[in-house]
Amino acid sequence: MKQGGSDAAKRAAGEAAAETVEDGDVVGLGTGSTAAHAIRAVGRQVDAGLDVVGVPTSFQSRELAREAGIPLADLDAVRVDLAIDGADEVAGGDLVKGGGAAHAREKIVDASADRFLVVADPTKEAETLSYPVPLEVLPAARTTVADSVRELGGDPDLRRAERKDGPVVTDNGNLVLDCAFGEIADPEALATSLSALPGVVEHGLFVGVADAVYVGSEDGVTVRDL
Ligand SMILES: O=C[C@H](O)[C@H](O)[C@H](O)COP(=O)(O)O
Repeated sequence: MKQGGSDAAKRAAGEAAAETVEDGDVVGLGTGSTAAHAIRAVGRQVDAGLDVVGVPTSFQSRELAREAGIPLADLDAVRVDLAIDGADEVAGGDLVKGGGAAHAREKIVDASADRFLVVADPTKEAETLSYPVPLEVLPAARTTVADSVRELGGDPDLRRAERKDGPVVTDNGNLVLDCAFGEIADPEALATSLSALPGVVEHGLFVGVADAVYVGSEDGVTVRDL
């Protein structure tokens, strides 16, 4: 994932988005270093008496939410009012996500929310998406999906684990292909093509899902409503 942004910028975005959480909300809790600031801020609001329930998008966000004292629910038991989640790249309202391999669960939670707020630092913003698109794939489909990605003009790369020999294995037990397509002129068309590939569990293109983008900086936060 893009790591250039400062922690202060990420914190500003995450905390500003968390301020919009209202009493009684069911909140989708995103994954990554920017969403983590929002989760901690929601935890502080819970400490102060706010009545909210969180729906985590990954093992990591569940752990963080537990530490922060946020009561949790599974997505099949609730309806999400507001989701707050990071992104690896943002162009207009379109996103690439999945730098932490959490995009499959993130998309379920973010897309189901009444309102989805993206939290980012300025290094994530781009004119056109070009960040490699992560595909979560069933292990048995790795080579066939990689072949199909090449036919679509992409360059697939199996994501390798750090501090473990072999590939990254997602929270769902699958593998990740990071697929570079260069500049993505038509994200919606690419998203449709990727969704159609047998064995692709989910891809990291989030097109038309976000409702607002909170971009933090050392000086404050810019909110772009979509
Ligand atoms: O799978 C991970 C997620 O999509 C993250 O939200 C994304 O990678 C952004 O993470 P960060 O805020 O750490 O840059």
